[in-house]
Amino acid sequence: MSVQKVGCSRGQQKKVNRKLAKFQHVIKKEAGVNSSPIPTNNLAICNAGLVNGLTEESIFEYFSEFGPLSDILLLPGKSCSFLAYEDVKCAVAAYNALNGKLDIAQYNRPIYLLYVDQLPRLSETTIWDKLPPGLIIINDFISTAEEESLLKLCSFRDQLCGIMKNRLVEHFGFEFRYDINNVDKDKPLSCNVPCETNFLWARLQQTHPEFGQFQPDQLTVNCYSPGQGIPHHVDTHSAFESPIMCLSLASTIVMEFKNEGLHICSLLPRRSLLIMSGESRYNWTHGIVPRKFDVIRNKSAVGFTCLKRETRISFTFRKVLHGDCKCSFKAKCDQMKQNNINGNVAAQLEALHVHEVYENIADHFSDTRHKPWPNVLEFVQSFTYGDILVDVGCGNGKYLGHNKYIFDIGCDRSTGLVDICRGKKVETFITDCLSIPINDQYVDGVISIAVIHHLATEERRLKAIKEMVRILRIGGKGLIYVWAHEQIKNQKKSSYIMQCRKNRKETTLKHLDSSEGRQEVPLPGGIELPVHANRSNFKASDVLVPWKLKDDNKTFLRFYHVFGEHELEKMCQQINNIEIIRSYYDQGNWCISFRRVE
Ligand SMILES: O=C(O)CCC(=O)C(=O)O
Ligand SMILES: [Fe+2]
Ligand SMILES: [Zn+2]
Repeated sequence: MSVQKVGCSRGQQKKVNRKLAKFQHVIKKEAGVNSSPIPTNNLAICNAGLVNGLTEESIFEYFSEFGPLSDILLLPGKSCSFLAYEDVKCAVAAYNALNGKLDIAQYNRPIYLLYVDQLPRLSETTIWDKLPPGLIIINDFISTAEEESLLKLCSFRDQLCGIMKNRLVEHFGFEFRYDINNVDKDKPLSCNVPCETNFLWARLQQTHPEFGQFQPDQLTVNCYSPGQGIPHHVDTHSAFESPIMCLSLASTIVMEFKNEGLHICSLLPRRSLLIMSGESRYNWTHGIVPRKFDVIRNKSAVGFTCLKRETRISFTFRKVLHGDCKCSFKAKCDQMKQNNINGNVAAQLEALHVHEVYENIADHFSDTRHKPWPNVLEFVQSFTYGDILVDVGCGNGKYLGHNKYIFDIGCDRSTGLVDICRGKKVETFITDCLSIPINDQYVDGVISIAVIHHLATEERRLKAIKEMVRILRIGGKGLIYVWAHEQIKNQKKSSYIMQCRKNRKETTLKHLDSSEGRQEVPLPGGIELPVHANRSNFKASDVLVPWKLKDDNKTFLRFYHVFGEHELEKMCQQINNIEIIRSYYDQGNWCISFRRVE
């Protein structure tokens, strides 16, 4: 391949030729075009483009003096750009005058030019003229005076203004927590959505009555300096209703929307209102690429130019969702993923995130389980001469051997834990609580402490209770403990929340330390579950609770379904042949004692 001659000294010429030889490969790789050994109408500017701040205007300014231009093409994310002259003579004149000399982008470097066969073809995957379904942009929604007064509402001063990696944020009404991608629905902030924003909804009612009912109770103010952005995301379904409204203040910006290979770029002009509803709210991601310039389509719809970003402030107005998300966009619905545990997935989830975990942590777990809970002990001691008592899911056997008049026997799913029991000389066998190898109506008592919350569907939890009832003789008694969703009750923290600190000090147990978030390991059936932060109140009913092993740094995630108030009671009420003796809350657990009646 030959390289075009440049009018300069021999030494300089050599240097230029070396550079041009390199740039032939760059433009081929970046834009898919071939350089031409003979002059053509088309020139590539090899080392200046949108990424280093080149604008269509400056190309026009420098190159049009050699003759009329027929095209200018700047490419998103590229450091090369292209132009075409109507006449090849003009291209030659520009080439000879500017190659290796002109500092077009004002960054103290000369530009390098190559003749090319043709201008690159634009990627067809990015769409500019359409909007995702359900998305509306209302230009000039507010005046400049209104923009100014709205900007005064955000202070970025108080403690709720978090400094994020990418931008400044401030929340009103409810804090949006980026660690759990949700809001604490039972913890509203003291500062409501400012009433100075109410005029927006009255105005919207006039032109878009379908959104007339919109009354947000949550506002997130984002402040983006040039160069900052927000990663692609769907606003958490379980957190907010539809629609979501974003007001753009102080700078125009390009927002991108993506869904199944489609990629739409759209301009959010300063003072415009963006409305995301329906599919655009639930099924498309939105994001802002962190950059200092936005690439926007020319008015002629041929080629692009770039627009310098200013600091942009956006007001995102949302309404907190109470209850479940009812959308029909399963793939993007966090709620659906949480609720989507079917029987098959449940068994796999329990195998991986209950059984396997207990096998791995058995010794360490056992070291932390010594003291029997008094109410359970009292129940165990209520049995008399010759009674048979079974502890379903006996763990390390801490409730066995406390009543010398009875025959008590434990069972557990974990080989490791049953081994520990054997070492203590208490009777145990290995079984699954869903099918206990004991005849119907055989025993006088059954206890199951902190076990059935490890079952992943209500159906399986109910089956486990029915299995305990099955082996109980008529008149026999049972006791069930499950972990409660409510760990702080009547302003009192449960022993779980309290104990953790104590344990940490006394025995330097590290397993209770963790931070909350979404699980990163893939779960069976593609479900997603939040990872619970130990020592905190539960944010969801189905969660993964971390267990950090004492000796190595390994963390295991145990599945839990934490029970809401009355949930266990309601399940027991579905079982005809029992009568509830006592239903109570004990140390962060919901508890039921019952009697078999027929
Ligand atoms: O800045 C914006 O317009 C969008 C902000 C956003 O998407 C969010 O906070 O969820
Ligand atoms: Fe968002
Ligand atoms: Zn949803």
